[in-house]
Amino acid sequence: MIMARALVVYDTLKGATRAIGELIAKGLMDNGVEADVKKAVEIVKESDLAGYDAYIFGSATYHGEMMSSMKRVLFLAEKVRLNGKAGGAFGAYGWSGEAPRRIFDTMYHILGMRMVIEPLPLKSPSEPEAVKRAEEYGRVIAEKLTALP
Ligand SMILES: Cc1cc2nc3c(=O)[nH]c(=O)nc-3n(C[C@H](O)[C@H](O)[C@H](O)COP(=O)(O)O)c2cc1C
Repeated sequence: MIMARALVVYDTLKGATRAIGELIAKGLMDNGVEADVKKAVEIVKESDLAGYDAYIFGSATYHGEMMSSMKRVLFLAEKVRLNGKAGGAFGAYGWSGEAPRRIFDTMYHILGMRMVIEPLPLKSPSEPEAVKRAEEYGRVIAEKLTALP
């Protein structure tokens, strides 16, 4: 059987959003989906985004916004045909946490993706409950990918 493939792309300043992305990837891999995890700066050309069944994008929230390299990834993604692909969005935050929802909305409205799960903003990603929720996020996406039509 060919395994489904997912790409997790994150941007972070202090590492919390990377930690969430890695936990989501673990949830995917534990449930039969191949997952690559990349920092937004590693995504430089259209082909870096090609060939996956699911895309999960994440950014920390700073000053009410997603970080600029995630904005750049979304502009790049507009040039790649991602419509109909499965999507999710996540990010660490302190109090308002706008970034995951903004990313999610852009993936839905501009990229035309099939957003299979609501965004995941997490406040303290090292706490056991948050770890569980992030892995669960990956598991749910894996189930959507491997479910029979
Ligand atoms: C200068 C500064 C501005 C911030 N602005 C926001 C904000 O507008 N809303 C929010 O929810 N959190 C805000 N935060 C908190 C960060 O989102 C939080 O620390 C998060 O865990 C950082 O994630 P990272 O480790 O992935 O960079 C801000 C933090 C700093 C240092």
